[in-house]
Amino acid sequence: MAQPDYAASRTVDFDEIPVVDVSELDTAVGRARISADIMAAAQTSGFFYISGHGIHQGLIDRAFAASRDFFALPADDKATVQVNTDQRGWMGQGMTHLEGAKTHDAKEVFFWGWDVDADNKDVKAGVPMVAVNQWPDAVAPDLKPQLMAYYLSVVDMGRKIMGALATGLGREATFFDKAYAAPLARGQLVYYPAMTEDDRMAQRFGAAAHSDFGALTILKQDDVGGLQVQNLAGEWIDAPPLPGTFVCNIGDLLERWSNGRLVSTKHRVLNSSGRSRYSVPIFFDPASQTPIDPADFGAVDPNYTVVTAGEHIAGRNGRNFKQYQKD
Ligand SMILES: O=C(O)CCC(=O)C(=O)O
Ligand SMILES: [Fe+2]
Repeated sequence: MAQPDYAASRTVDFDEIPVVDVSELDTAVGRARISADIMAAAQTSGFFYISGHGIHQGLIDRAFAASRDFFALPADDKATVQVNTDQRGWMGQGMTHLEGAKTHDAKEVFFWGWDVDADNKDVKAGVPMVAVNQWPDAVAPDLKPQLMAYYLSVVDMGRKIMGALATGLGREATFFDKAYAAPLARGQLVYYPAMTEDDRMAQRFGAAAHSDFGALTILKQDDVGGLQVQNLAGEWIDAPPLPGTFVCNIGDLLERWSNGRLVSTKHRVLNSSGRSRYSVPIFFDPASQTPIDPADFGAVDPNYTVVTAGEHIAGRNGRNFKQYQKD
């Protein structure tokens, strides 16, 4: 199905979304160069690809296979882990209506996060967004082991990227370590069915235009394509899948934390390929009670006051997903 008029875009210029090779992030010299490259992107388009990340393709392939198997299950099976107001579990189509969008998104999602049990002190204390995962062990026993193996490697890499951003923002490379010891790091499996005629009539997107709520998004997309990013001129450009890379982008929480120095950019997904599309974003957010204090990075813009990470994200969830809304 051709791209409809309401979603016109053009192919990306690679100076707008650069590819940064992060293979030398463990050395001081490498980190200085990579930090400069990442900062240049984070302060302009807010988007960059990373290559040389060292995450094994096998881990990625197994996470995507587990995702396909899960979404292919009958709705009754998926509903055994129906999404709750801790934002854990399966959310069927029609439940995401992003702020400012004409209609709901076409996507289906499985949400999970940092894996804690019911005895965890933050769970017991009701700290925002810290919750027990809902794993569909009875109907998809492979999902938890495949996703957690993948997730923990992305978390490792995420910590290194945050180190590079810390030095770029004038702090020690270890600045974010405490906040990311047991991060929120929200994971999502996303399934975008092939666009239908109904979707086209409703001007529906797989995911309507939005900026991400958290700090840093680390996204793996399959080979289908459909991610579009709004550039500085306000045009929509395609961010196609590039083999061996992840797409990273700055979210609203880090824009706020950095006094707007790092930019959180609008993006959207349109799956006009005629095929199913799958992606796995990890929203790499700090621990819930982390104060997001713009004073950490210099002069304070009065637009940005101090909030905690968990409060900020919980607030955005409440405004964008049906499970939080009373009819
Ligand atoms: O699936 C994608 O390529 C992007 C997903 C996305 O933007 C999101 O879930 O916030
Ligand atoms: Fe997003």
